[in-house]
Amino acid sequence: MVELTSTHLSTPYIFGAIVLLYVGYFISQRLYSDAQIRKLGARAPIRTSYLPYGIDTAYQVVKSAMRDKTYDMWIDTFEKWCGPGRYTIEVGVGRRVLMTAEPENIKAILATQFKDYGKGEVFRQDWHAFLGNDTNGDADGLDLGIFTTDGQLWHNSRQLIRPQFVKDRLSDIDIFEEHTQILISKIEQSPEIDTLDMMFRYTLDAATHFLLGQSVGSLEEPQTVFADAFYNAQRVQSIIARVGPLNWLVPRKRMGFYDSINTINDFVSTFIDKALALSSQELQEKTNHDEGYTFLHAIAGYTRDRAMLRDQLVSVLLAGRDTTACTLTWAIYHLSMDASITAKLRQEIIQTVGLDRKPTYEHLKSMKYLQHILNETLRLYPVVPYNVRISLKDTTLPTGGGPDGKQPIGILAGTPIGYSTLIMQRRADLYPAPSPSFPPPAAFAPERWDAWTPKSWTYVPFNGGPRICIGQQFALTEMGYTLVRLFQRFERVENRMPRGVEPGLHADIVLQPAKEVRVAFA
Ligand code: HEM
Repeated sequence: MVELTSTHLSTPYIFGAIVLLYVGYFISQRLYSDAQIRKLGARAPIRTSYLPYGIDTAYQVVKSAMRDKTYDMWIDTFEKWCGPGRYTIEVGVGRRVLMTAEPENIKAILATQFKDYGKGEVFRQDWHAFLGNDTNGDADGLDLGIFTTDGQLWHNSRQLIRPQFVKDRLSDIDIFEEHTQILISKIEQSPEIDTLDMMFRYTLDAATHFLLGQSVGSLEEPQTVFADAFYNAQRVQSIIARVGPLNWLVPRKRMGFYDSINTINDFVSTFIDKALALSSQELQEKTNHDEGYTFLHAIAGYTRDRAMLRDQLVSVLLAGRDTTACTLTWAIYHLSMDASITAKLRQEIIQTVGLDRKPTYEHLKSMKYLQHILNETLRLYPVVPYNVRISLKDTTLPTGGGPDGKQPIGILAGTPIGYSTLIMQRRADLYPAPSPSFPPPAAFAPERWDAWTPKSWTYVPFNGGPRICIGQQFALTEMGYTLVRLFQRFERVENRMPRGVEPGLHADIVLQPAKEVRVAFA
């Protein structure tokens, strides 16, 4: 009896039993969740993984990202695993994840089923150190910024910030004017520029001026402590966001992440302290006067919670800075590639506002060709190219499932749904057939907007639904103003990239050129 027991409990047996139990548990869990999904709806095509936990799929995703080939990778994946015309797929990387570039599904996630989907806990944790700093010391772990929150907390942020973006403020134009003049003088001094670098500095200066009332001056003084810290925090944050569940491996401390965040906090705190030293009445007076208006003073009039103020300021800075810098860079790249577009834009500028006067809001709104250039840029380069939402409950996606790809897809609570406006907005099947008045969708052609309006939900660079970009009008004004001022001063912009080299698509958090866009203004 003693002998028997010891044989049965020897290490290999115990190990074998554990493996069997694990495999049995894994299979039964899988069958159970498959059954639950089927109760809700159909399945989308599945990209098979041949290694456990989808290691081969994850490897392909990371490899493509490192080579700036994410877009090509997804196009190949849809084609290989879904067949023609289908743009929703399931990929397993340890769990079920979906990716979609289907307008109906994007509309559901962002608008019609808004309450079923959110940013989710993982996203919040990944971004917590940067955007949810809890500096009020209550250590409740709550993020307060608009970017990472869901539900009531998000709603509170949106309510707080929204009024600051509804008005066409003359003070915004003054800020753009001040910084475009510095930009122009920098360009005048440079025979050739790295466009993205210049635009990053310009939009950081304008954004800090708008938010805090004082610019960090990075155009004039390239090595500013704040600009470097902000750059580094974003760099590490984008690695954290990209490696997903493995992000605990990112050596945040060694990469200076926390130091950078402390620098950002110290900098922002100085301004918050000054704002909080003012009485409610003084804040009100500052906010009522258009001149000298700052975003910080306006929101400090509603809340004196330091953590809330800090999180909103950093969130809006993050949301508003790279987005406009990248879009301006893509637009300037295309203007440098086609002198006829620049000439036509300049003609419109001359007719509407002349070569010297500062453009007003009315001028900018009446300049159709300028708007078409920005629309066309955001069509080919929607600046948030890949995004993700988590299902907050058991639900569905309206289309992409079943053999015909038209059935609703069953989605269990906690499933990440990736969606790509970049892939969707480049889908030729969503456009009219090319004709003399409608150039092929892959071409950069602002004229296509003369007599064409995209079908609903096929063009959403600012997203849509309740969480639509709150800074959309501000961004369009800033970018329009910048282009008008640049092309009042300069007649043309020449491309100085090596012949035949294309910028490539580098998809970090925002979509930026993978190569330097070198140009010369003349
Ligand atoms: C070309 C310019 C811009 C584009 C294409 C753009 C696009 C977007 C997109 C796609 C989102 C949704 C992100 C998500 O929910 O996951 C978003 C959100 C947001 N954007 Fe923009 N954005 C631009 C410029 C700006 C500017 C200049 C500001 C502020 C000054 C700004 C402030 C925000 C804020 C605060 C949110 C969060 C809104 C919320 O969650 O309710 N954006 N933007």
